[in-house]
Amino acid sequence: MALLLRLQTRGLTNALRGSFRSSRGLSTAASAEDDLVLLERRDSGVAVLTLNRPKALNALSDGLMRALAEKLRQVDADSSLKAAVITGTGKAFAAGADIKEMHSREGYSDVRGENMLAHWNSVSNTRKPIVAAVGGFALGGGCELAMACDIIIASEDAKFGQPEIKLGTIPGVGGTQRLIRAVGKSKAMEWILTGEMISAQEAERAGLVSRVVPAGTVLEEAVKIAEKIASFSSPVVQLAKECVNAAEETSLAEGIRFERHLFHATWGLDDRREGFQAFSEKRQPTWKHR
Ligand SMILES: C/C=C/C(=O)SCCNC(=O)CCNC(=O)[C@H](O)C(C)(C)COP(=O)(O)OP(=O)(O)OC[C@H]1O[C@@H](n2cnc3c(N)ncnc32)[C@H](O)[C@@H]1OP(=O)(O)O
Repeated sequence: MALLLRLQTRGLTNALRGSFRSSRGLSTAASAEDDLVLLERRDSGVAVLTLNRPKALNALSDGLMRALAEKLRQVDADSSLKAAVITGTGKAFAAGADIKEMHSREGYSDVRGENMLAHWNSVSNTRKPIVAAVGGFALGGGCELAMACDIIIASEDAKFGQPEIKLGTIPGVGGTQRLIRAVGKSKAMEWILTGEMISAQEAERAGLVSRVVPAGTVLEEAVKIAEKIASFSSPVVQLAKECVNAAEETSLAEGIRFERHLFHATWGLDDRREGFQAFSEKRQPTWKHR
């Protein structure tokens, strides 16, 4: 059974009512910023991180993104956790960065001075794999957050898009760079330059999402995938993630060299030895995660 560590008391029931999952477990007190992202630890080694501003369609305020960064830091540091799922609540995964908060900033020197949105990098800097469970709106920064994860599972009612053009700005946390890599230039251009919403089905056809699942099951399906990943050797999973991500930033020849180094590096792990040994002995491996 899953062990649930809930880092809040207030708002839990409301947050999860009408969301993509049911609640189980215990609660402890937490700060207001903790309330913005709920961390649930499961016995399977999967952490479920729930974005929790349903009234604002999970608009990704600075506070929420700082809370998410802190929770992801905890996931990376906790050896009992092997993978994470990020999900939304109610009608949205996330309807973008917080427009009202950003509107309060005045001028280039303000936003340049504070390096607005720089802390969003924490998602792509997380070493353990992250599955995005997207139901409802994933727009602007919400779509970018999903793309910063490693795998996107979409509910059939999910809607993706980069509508920043309608606000007189452009994507600012990876949208122009990750979308083209996911779906190619023509579609990325069309989606970014028109700002139109994309259905889950079209997103799957284009290669943005890995799988579309029936409404109401997206968290469950994403957790199943994360649990499958968590059942393998954690350091090996992390090496595989690092290699796949390197492909987006290197030439083929350099990428293959990098892969060969990390492949050789698995020979330094007990788990590589155990995996090969278990195969020879026709049994399931027992991973030590080292
Ligand atoms: C670098 C990154 C940049 C960005 O991400 S820029 C933002 C990109 N995102 C968008 O432009 C989407 C903005 N939101 C919408 O267009 C609409 O919402 C939806 C189509 C997603 C949904 O429409 P509906 O179902 O009619 O809901 P509702 O009444 O508009 O929203 C409910 C409450 O949520 C607040 N909200 C929605 N999105 C944001 C947001 N991105 N930032 C701040 N607040 C947001 C609204 O204002 C409202 O709140 P209240 O009830 O107090 O008026």
